[in-house]
Amino acid sequence: MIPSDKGADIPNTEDLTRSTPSNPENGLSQTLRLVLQELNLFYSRDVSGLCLLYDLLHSPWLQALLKVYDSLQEFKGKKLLPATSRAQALSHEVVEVLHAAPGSPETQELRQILQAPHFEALLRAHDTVAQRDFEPLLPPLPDNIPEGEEAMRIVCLVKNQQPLGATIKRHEMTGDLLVARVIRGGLAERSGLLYAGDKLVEVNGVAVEGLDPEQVIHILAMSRGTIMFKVVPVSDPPVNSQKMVYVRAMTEYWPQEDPTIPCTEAGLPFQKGDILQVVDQTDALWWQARKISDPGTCAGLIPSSHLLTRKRREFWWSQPYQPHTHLKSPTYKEELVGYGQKFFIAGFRRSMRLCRRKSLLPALCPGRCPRAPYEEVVRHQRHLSDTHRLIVLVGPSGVGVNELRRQLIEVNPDRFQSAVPHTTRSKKSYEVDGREYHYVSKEAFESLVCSHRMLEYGEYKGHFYGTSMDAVQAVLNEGKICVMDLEPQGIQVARTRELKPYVIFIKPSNLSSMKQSRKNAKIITDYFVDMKFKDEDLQEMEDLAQKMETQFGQFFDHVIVNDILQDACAQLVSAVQKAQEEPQWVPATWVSSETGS
Ligand SMILES: Nc1ncnc2c1ncn2[C@@H]1O[C@H](COP(=O)(O)OP(=O)(O)OP(=O)(O)O)[C@@H](O)[C@H]1O
Repeated sequence: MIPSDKGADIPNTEDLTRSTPSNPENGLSQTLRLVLQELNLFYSRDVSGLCLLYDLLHSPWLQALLKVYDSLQEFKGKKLLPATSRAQALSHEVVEVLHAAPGSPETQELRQILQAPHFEALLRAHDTVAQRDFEPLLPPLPDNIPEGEEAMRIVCLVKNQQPLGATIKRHEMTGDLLVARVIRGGLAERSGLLYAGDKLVEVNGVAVEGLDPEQVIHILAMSRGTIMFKVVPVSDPPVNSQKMVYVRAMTEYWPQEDPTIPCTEAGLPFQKGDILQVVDQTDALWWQARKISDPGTCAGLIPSSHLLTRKRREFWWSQPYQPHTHLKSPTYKEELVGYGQKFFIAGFRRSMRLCRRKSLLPALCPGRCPRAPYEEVVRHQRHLSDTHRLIVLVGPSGVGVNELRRQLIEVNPDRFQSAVPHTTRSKKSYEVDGREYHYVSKEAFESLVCSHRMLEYGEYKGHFYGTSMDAVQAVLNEGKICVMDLEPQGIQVARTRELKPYVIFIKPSNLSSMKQSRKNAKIITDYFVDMKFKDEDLQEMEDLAQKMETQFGQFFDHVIVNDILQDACAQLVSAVQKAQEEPQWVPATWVSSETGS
């Protein structure tokens, strides 16, 4: 042992070897202190190579880490015992006393804390654990189990708030009542004692032979506390070895409206855009899934991809033909030049916006043949070295898509940028190629369209206008975030693994708020300059927003209600940041090793 030159109290080696986890001062941090003191001597004598070690051992983070380690060591050996098993009752007594006590701010605060529902729940949970009062006790097994019935299984389940999670059916040939399916996450599945195919013999002591499934369900519904099944186990219990899959619902589904579902109560309703965790695909027709927004719940039945595709096709063919509906009447107005802004922003030309409304892409057409009902998705976090995700803003005309886009770019023009559109019209004297537009020939434009390089395009006053994928990619390649607005029917074209668009739907608020907030706002129309919003414009905006949500809601990653402009803008900034920096659900094909979109 090297003596300390600072005269610090150093315990002898024996003390060190006697360090116990129950005394953190005698643990690793103490050892470290001693090492440091010894190193100090070498350090002051400039012994080579020790400086590094000295600095390392001196670093506050290492010391903090070791303190944590010591504390954990101390707790490891301890058996924690509750100080009381009636904490909740004690808390009530304290509240009573506080009621009688003079009302200082401190007593008032303490009373509020003790009476807060979450605090009460915490104490209740504490007492339950302290009293080891975990489960209701199961009744003993009946003594009168007949001999020779070793193939029978008796299953006792304690009924709670959760569904039993099993469906039953009659076997078509034998007439036996069988467990048809066991729903994942339900009581039956968690017991591990009931399997699809088990033959029901008795329920709560009642023989089920000759009963209808409905009568059995009635017995189950009426029973309180525990339910006892006597079953003949299926010889080969099914094993679910499939991997968990996540899908985005591209359509909606309402079990109550589906007469073909095997059990309506077990159905899982979902809406477009919901992310579903598919937990069981053993049945080719009916899968089991739960919504990721309700992770702890029992799964429900959903039609398999194949079945839902078939149902949607049948429904589609049964509908009368619906012609395409355009968003606005195709009247023309002179083009305004986008000067008068504080700085130049591409992609905000009136001509571009007006031609977009008469886009050559398929217009809103409720009668289009349905695509795959589910899209497999994965949770994806953009890597820092990847290009940013394209930000797409969608919304009914006049809702404020361009206003928000402009404001976002103004917040940080070095970070956010629009793509420069293409046009076939000739360049004006004050314009610069590649700034306002990329000026191209009609043939070049058509070639971009034919090679599917145009995200959107349209015609205005005999000229083509459009935004190409390459123009967007150019912004992204500069390390910037490209922000563009699209008509909703263009979203699918933009959904590629290269652009990984994050789609934000800008939605109008209710009519009365809109009337108030849009009092001084100006609408861009084909026929008047700076026209104010009329009531029918606002109504039309609301109707169109609803249609867009119904038809394209599955593609919206985020929705912003544009009521107070500043709030909507702040929400937009935060949504864009999250899109780039936090994990998001994206189509699995965007991140798989295969190529394609
Ligand atoms: N939250 C808001 N409060 C008040 N005025 C708003 C708000 N949002 C947008 N505006 C105004 O409403 C008008 C229309 O907005 P904007 O031009 O952005 O609509 P748009 O959705 O891009 O539709 P279009 O492309 O048809 O013009 C503009 O005058 C804009 O300043």
